[in-house]
Amino acid sequence: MDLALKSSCFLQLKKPEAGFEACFSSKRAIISVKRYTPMAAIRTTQTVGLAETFTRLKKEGKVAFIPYITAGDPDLSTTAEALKVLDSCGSDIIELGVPYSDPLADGPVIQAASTRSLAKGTNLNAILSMLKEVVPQLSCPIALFTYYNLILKRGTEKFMATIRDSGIHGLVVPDVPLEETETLRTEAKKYGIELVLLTTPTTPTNRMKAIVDAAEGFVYLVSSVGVTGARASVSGNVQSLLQEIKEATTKPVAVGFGISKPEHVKQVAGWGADGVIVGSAMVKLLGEAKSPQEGLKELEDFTRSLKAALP
Ligand SMILES: O=P(O)(O)OC[C@@H](O)[C@@H](O)c1c[nH]c2ccccc12
Repeated sequence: MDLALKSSCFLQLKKPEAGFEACFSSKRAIISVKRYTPMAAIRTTQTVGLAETFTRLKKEGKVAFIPYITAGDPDLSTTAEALKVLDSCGSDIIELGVPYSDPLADGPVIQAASTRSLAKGTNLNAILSMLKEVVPQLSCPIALFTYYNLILKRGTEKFMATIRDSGIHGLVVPDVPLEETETLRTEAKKYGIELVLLTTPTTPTNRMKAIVDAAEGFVYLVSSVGVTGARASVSGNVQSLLQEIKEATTKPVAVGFGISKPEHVKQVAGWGADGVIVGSAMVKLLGEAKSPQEGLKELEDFTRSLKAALP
């Protein structure tokens, strides 16, 4: 299903105006203190950032495994446990989605998860408070996933400072117009947040180059047109898209959309991806299980099966 939106954003897949991508992790728990200007705030973090994670993985000849889950579905305490499960099963970066009332880039599974989460009263403050408790227990970094409106509502600088204080390393904003990424990235950089950008199969080459140049952390290659959601197979043109992007940048590239089986993971890694992103299949397990405990168990088994398919 193609998504034609008025706003000039990567979601306008017919004529993509902008792109956004996702971000990433490390396995080693390192206590490091970083200073950020202009507000000389100190962030003590137990994990290194997204780009550093990819550098480490590359040296180890590994491909990053990046799950996505929606915060607050089925509830925030289960999200906290899910983050620990995903981390302990070897996730290299975790994408954590902030539920939104109008998730235009999302398919039915993640839309339903957002609706359930919002109905439970989940909001950004509650998510960030949970992260403050959980992030110090994780060895892989978190990339927060949010629609642009939630940033604008809070104010970009305040948003970046707040998420930094919660221990977040990366940020994915799928619907911000490419022209506005400059402001977003400048503010993100001030607080040590890596803004990941997305490119799609229909992004014109010159635009793709602008996106990969501006991307921090890594480049998110959306594998197929349409919205998020598990697919029977991964589009074969991902291989040539990866090649084209890698000719334009040395930054790591992770592939998402539709990946939901070990064979998909193996295939995408074999095509040269530096990372593989799995969302809807994870969200479905957690959100539709008979109980949170059962959802967490299924999440663990599923994650291990996917991780085992990666080099
Ligand atoms: O759900 P999928 O098909 O596995 O794709 C990953 C995706 O869920 C995650 O990266 C994501 C969730 N919401 C998004 C919106 C736009 C781009 C990406 C996303």
